[in-house]
Amino acid sequence: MSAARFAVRAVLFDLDGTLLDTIEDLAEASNRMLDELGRPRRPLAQIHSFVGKGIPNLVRRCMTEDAQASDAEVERAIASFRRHYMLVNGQSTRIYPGILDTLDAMRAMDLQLACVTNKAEAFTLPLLERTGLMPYFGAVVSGDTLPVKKPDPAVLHHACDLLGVASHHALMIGDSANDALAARAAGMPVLLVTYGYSEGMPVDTIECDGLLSNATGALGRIEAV
Ligand SMILES: O=C(O)COP(=O)(O)O
Ligand SMILES: [Mg+2]
Repeated sequence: MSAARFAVRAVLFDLDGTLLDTIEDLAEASNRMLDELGRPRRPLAQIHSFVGKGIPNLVRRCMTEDAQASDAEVERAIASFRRHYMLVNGQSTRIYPGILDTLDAMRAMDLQLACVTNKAEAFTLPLLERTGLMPYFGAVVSGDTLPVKKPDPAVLHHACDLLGVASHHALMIGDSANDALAARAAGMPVLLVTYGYSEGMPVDTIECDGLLSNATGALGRIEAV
């Protein structure tokens, strides 16, 4: 028996861990920042578990996990990270398998597409340009576009407003509980990819409408209305 199809006019995509494998660049910028501040480097797997709630949260965790840092030190660390990430952003980033086929197929179905990420806009826009993904999206909502980030549903509603589509006609595709909770609160279905970053949480323990080992699996779950 095949799973129910969602009647949609728009699909909202998460960025880090869903469209793009950005972990090496995030880890490189984190470790250059830790070097600069005289702190020990951290393994990639640990940094992986810190990604999902935006750069300030990633940097705070790099500075305070099993360590002490004042708010002023964390602020300095965020500024340092941003400087280093500006230089390495996109350097080792890869588009995940199946993404281009999925985006092309959705475009051919006349679906409106948006990217909704917790990554700050200064890093999101150059990355979408460098990877050639920008032309697919009618709207991009970044981690600092509004005063709130995912899991707050306001960012998903904002993306739908920009696309001119009602939230109940949108589907979210993400990789973490931040995406799933935001989608639930916004009243839209959500599919999670199993290859992304889910803050150290097994992705199959996150409540959602289905898991995708490759984004192309979403095509069998939707019909354009
Ligand atoms: O910047 C992050 O921490 C995560 O970004 P994402 O929302 O695109 O996964
Ligand atoms: Mg993500």
